[in-house]
Amino acid sequence: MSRSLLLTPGDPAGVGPEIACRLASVRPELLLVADPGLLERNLERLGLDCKVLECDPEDDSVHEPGSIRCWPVELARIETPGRVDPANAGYVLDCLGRAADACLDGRAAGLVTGPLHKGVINQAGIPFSGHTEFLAERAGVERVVMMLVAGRFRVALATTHLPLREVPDAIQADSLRRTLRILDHDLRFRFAIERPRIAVLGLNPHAGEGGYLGREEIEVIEPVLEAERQAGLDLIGPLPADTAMVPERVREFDAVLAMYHDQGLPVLKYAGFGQAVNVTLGLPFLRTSVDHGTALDIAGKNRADAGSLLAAVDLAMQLQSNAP
Ligand SMILES: NC(=O)C1=CN([C@@H]2O[C@H](COP(=O)(O)OP(=O)(O)OC[C@H]3O[C@@H](n4cnc5c(N)ncnc54)[C@H](O)[C@@H]3O)[C@@H](O)[C@H]2O)C=CC1
Ligand SMILES: NCC(=O)COP(=O)(O)O
Repeated sequence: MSRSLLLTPGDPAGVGPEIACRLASVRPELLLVADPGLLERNLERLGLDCKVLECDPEDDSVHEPGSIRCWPVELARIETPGRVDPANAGYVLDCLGRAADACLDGRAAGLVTGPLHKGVINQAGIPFSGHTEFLAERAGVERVVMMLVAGRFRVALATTHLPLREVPDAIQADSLRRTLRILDHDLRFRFAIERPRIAVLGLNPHAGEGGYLGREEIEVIEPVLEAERQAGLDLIGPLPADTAMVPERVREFDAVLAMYHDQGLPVLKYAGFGQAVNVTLGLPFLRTSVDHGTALDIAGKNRADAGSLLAAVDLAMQLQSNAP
């Protein structure tokens, strides 16, 4: 049997465990990193007649029909669907940390993550911004890039989970240059795009309107784009963000680089919510994730759509087969 694709279901009170169970029951390549009892309770709620088989990434036992495979990690407290509990924050990060380590040392083929709740982890006293930042730190990588993918529409971010007030100061020449290099590299070598055409958005309305609505485009973004074009990257911009992603135009690009989270992601999610995938570029291993959060309002009600998780698993398999 080939190395497993690990799946961390995320917060035990969210929709992650139920969509993970639904998918793992039909996708034998998945090894869930989770509490076995949590999975059994979800299988029962879903009415799925499926056993939970405990194993670890080194275990090459063949998947048994009618079962899901679980690398066990113990919950601190039994979950209540829809109600996040700070007592389980350590469990969520333990699942993620173990999975990342198994990818880093080659025991696993890659990682697909379900949704966790950033707020409750901080509430537990653990500073936490997101999977992206956590995995970068665990891997010892200074810079990674978050990119969401909906079919051929791809939106990457120059900054990730930052208060809006801090965004302009975070857009510096060196970080922007490194973001562009990672994006270009991973589009070529993970996504097999020969010469990626990347549209870069401005930060200010109308990309600064020639300096009358902000100077970041003139002082930071344009000089970086010019230097990177000289280095061989195919870059367009800085473009006004309000018109760069209209459907006819966005088809010309292999990816759009937005300057901040809520500049790029609402457009991508409007186009593909429920089917889109979050990919971390620049990591030494493959990581994809769902496009949605914990959806506490519908957790435990068997109403969650597993479309984005399925797309995340499929994309991980595709990227794995593209690897040189
Ligand atoms: N990959 C991850 O770990 C992500 C985690 N989050 C976290 O999730 C928490 C809640 O975030 P929200 O902004 O409320 O977004 P959310 O995505 O959890 O919910 C927004 C709306 O979409 C619906 N929805 C979400 N996923 C669905 C699914 N699979 N099927 C059907 N309907 C679905 C929800 O019911 C809700 O009405 C936050 O703590 C946030 O940080 C948010 C995005 C990604
Ligand atoms: N909006 C995307 C998001 O919040 C997911 O972030 P991450 O947990 O994958 O870093």
